[in-house]
This record gives sequence, C-alpha cells and structure tokens, in this order.
Amino acid sequence: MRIKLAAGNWKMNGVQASLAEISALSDHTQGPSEVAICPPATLVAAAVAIAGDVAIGGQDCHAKTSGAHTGDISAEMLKDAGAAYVITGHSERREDHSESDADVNAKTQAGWAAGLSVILCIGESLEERESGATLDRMAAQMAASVPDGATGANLVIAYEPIWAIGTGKVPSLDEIAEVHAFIRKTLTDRFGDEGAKMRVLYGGSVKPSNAAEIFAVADVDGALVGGASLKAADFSGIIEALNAA
Ligand SMILES: O=C[C@H](O)COP(=O)(O)O
Repeated sequence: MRIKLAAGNWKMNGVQASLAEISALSDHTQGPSEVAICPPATLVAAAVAIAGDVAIGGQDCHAKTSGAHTGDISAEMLKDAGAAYVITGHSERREDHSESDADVNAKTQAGWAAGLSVILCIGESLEERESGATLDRMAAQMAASVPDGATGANLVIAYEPIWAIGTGKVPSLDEIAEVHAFIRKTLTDRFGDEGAKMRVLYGGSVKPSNAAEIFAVADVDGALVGGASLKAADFSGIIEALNAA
C-alpha cells in the first residue's frame, strides 16, 4: 500500500521567519499521509531543525558530488543538511536552466547515491496538451528521465501539466485520471512490483478547495503543491483532504 504524500515546493520563496509555517503544520502530521516541505536551499538545515514529523527536501541538486560548480548544491550537501527528498526535473528548472531529460536522469541518480528519495517531475506544455501529444510526452519524459533502479522507496513521480502551474487552471478529473493511469502502467511495465509501489503525485494549482476531488482520482497518491504550500493555513487544508481521501 502506498503512503500518500503531501509535498510543498516553496520555490524561490521563504526567509527565516517563514519557518513558522512549517512549525504550524505539526497539528496536521498525525494522520496517515506523509508531509514534506521543500524550502529554498538557504532554509533546509534550519527547517530540518524544527520540522518534527515534516520531511524536508531540496528543490534541485547537481549531478556531481562536489567540485567547481559555483552556485550549485550537491545531493550530498542536502543529505548532510538533513534532507530526505530532492525534487528533480521541475518544469521551471527544465525551462529556466535548460535542463534536459538526461540532466534530470543524472540528477536523480545523484540523489539516490546520496540516500535521498527523488520527486521527479514530468508534464506537458499547453501546446502538447492541445495537440493531443500529452501521453506521448509523458512516455518520452519517463523513458529518458527515470533511471534504471527506481523503486517505490527512492522515486516519486510528480505529474505537473506546465500550463496548470501557478495559473489557477486545472485539468479535468478525467484528464488527470487518464494521465495518472498511463504513468502507473508505464511504471509497472518497466519496474514490475516496484512500479506499483511508487507514489504518483498531481501538481498544478492544487488548493484546499479542489484538493478533495483531485485526491479522489484513481492513482493520485498526493500532490506537489507550490503557492498553497507557503501558508500552513492553506497547506493544512490540503493535508487534511489527503488524509480523508
Ligand atoms: O511544484 C509545484 C508546482 O509547480 C505547482 O505549483 P502551484 O501549486 O503554485 O501551481
């Protein structure tokens, strides 16, 4: 049975005072779902210190363990700071930093080598959605981004339609169901029993107001949440919806 996961991605938001939002989640971590927050790298160690039952993750890592890579952070550094997760392949990294599927694959392997679980993001553009290319795109991204050796323990897939991120637009429940079923089949075809153990999250404009209906969709094992994870008052509503699903 898969433990559901409510993961917050703070993106480039948050200062020391924001850690109070993580502390404020403590009343919502006793349920059956796992809760994680991925703050900016500057806050990872401080977040771990006050996180309690909330798992902490990084938002990106370099593919190498160390070296002359100014401004980058290795998976080992995140692990050393106490992180349990790292996000790879977020569409904002793919777009802003020209990260390819091969880069995402290498970063994912780096995360595993450091002992982190990886939340690997895939998702289609609006153009791909409108041209009917969504499932082909998901197949291609998974084939190239997901390394051999993925297990239910070391990999979480986050399906994030790019056009739904931060826009307030959400695919229909049927569209979410279609993509999640396709992702699940692709994972089980390739990884067998382990593919059945991997969590598949939905991400893109998840709010307390729409979380319950999204979590009721088959093969949705939780959410990767951006804007609505910044405030405990919002994120706790999403956690409670997941606990109730
Ligand atoms: O990583 C999170 C996603 O990009 C979703 O962001 P959002 O909830 O602000 O749409």
